[in-house]
Amino acid sequence: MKKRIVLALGGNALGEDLAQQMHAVKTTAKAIVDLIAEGHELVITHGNGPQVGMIHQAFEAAAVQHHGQVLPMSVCVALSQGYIGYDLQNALREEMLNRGIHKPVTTLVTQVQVDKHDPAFIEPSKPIGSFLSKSEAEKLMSQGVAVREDSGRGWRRVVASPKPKDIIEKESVKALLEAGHVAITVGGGGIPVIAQGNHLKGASAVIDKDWASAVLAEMICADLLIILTAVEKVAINFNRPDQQWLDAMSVDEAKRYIKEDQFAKGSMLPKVEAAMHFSSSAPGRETLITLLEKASEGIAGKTGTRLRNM
Ligand SMILES: Nc1ncnc2c1ncn2[C@@H]1O[C@H](COP(=O)(O)OP(=O)(O)O)[C@@H](O)[C@H]1O
Ligand SMILES: NC(=O)OP(=O)(O)O
Repeated sequence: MKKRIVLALGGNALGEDLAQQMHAVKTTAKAIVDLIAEGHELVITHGNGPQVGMIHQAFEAAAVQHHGQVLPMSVCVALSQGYIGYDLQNALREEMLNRGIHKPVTTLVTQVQVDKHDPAFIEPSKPIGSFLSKSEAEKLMSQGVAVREDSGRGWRRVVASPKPKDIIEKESVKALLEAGHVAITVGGGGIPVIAQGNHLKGASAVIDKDWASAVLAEMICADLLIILTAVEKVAINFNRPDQQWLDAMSVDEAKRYIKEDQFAKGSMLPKVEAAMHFSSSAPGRETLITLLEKASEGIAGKTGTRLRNM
């Protein structure tokens, strides 16, 4: 059955640098076009952690050299949407043409409203950019830059990550879908903005893309949210001898597992929370968490972890 699907691409779908991204989007496009060929209506969203960090760092270095202004983080997110969207829409167009599919692909610069009083603004938590050594991290910390150890993988800069409240361009996304486009939107969680009357002011933050995707999926009345990442299924007792992969999870079970600390903060926890948000927003809505190359099998109910409000 044809479904309206929001497909959130994780870091492994895009790679960590320019060369990796160019290569990764080709594989990613193949998996996405499989779903388009099955007749589903698709909205693609994606992360931007490595890319937004790289853009911010490049402009920071240029600002030091030319005594210029440091680029606001909201503008860095906007640039990351354009750069990643460009690579994705190009790869999707090529893959569709190779299969004789003629469908327009559109990347939408998308703003996401956040609350200026969100406590996340005083506690930066979203890792961005490349991994740093401990001495590089200590140097940045001494300059007042927020830096954290990221899940045993090294040190990274961290920025505020407020919760998405509204997708400003949601009507444009709906119009694109109704006109038969494949829409790429809320890239990097969307450009964070704060409403000041009619003016939307850019905020210094990077929104979690899984949360923004869940809010978007709710607003455009999607049937299914698919969160693609580096694991085929969600586990309890992850990486322990008694690890257990889950085929399905109810919202109540997810709540219980969160209380038991089953999902790592900054990796699986926001995915499960975003899934709970979407799956409980209306009857029949489901979230699937799986690998990019398993998306089609996942929709057919053969793999992945399904989260539904049972
Ligand atoms: N309970 C869990 N079950 C499965 N994976 C988990 C769990 N807890 C943490 N993880 C880790 O979370 C990762 C996904 O988060 P992350 O790498 O941040 O996602 P993204 O694909 O969006 O970049 C998985 O690859 C896995 O290593
Ligand atoms: N914005 C965002 O969530 O990016 P990552 O998925 O790359 O962390």
